[in-house]
Amino acid sequence: MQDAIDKAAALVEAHKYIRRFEGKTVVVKVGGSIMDEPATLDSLIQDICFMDAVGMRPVLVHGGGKGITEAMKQAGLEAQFVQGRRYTDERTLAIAEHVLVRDINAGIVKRIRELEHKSMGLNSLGSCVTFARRLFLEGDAGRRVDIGYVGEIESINGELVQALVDAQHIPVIAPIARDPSGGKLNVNADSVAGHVAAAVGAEKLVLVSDTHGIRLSEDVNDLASHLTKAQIEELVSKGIISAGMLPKVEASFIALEGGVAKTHIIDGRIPHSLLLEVYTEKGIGTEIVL
Ligand SMILES: Nc1ncnc2c1ncn2[C@@H]1O[C@H](COP(=O)(O)OP(=O)(O)O)[C@@H](O)[C@H]1O
Ligand SMILES: CC(=O)N[C@@H](CCC(=O)OP(=O)(O)O)C(=O)O
Repeated sequence: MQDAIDKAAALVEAHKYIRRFEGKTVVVKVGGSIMDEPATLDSLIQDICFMDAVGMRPVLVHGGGKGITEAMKQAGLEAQFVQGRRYTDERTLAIAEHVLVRDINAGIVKRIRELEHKSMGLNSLGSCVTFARRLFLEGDAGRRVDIGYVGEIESINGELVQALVDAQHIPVIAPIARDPSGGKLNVNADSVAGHVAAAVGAEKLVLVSDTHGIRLSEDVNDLASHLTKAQIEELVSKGIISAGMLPKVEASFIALEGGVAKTHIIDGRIPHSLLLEVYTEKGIGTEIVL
């Protein structure tokens, strides 16, 4: 009996948030780090469909870094990352596009449709909404570091994303962008999500990864529940925020500076982490504000 009462109480608690977020857009970015277990990704897709069912307007941006690394290995290539971005030569770009668009993007759209929600894949092989220029990173002593066919977002076709959202479709966006000459560039998926969130004026940006949140030290249990931009900049300068977390905090700043109220980094391995973040009092993970 207590079990049933707890479930009813959870619904009542959720009701307040369902009302608050009705009609509001939330951009959810799902990382390759949680795609190892098909059940984990499937549970997240179900959470997104739940949000859609209760009137929130989810937009999904996905990565797939682990899958790309695996496919590269099978092709005899070794993955290299610089400041959280993959060194991308021509072969790597072709592999990344195959994994991200043909496998992951198509698979997510198919699953959403199986759950009887409307969805549309926005990717480099169809309707592309991401436009980028070559990204050159800053190395030691101001040196320019060329990491190949990697892009930084220049613009997003927010109108197309918004039109789909208004037509009750869940847009699913892959991180291969077009460059001004019609070529393709590999963009970090967190960066895409940050720009998309700003372009559609999202209420929230939620980055779903394989960490409980941002660590404040080497201790994995030393986690922050709330951080400001200034606090994050200090953690970056001390090297505590590094590797794959760097594009996440940069994407959070882009979203926040673009008008998004809050961004969140949550652990997708926790069942229904997305619903816990959005529809409960306490939330989970690390919340970032300006
Ligand atoms: N301060 C930090 N707190 C948490 N994770 C961090 C931190 N600094 C670096 N990381 C790393 O960032 C990783 C998340 O980035 P990444 O592996 O690219 O995930 P995703 O595939 O979800 O985008 C974590 O698993 C962790 O290893
Ligand atoms: C330039 C760059 O690094 N692109 C990423 C795109 C995929 C991605 O971002 O996937 P995750 O979200 O799983 O990390 C890559 O090739 O891994």
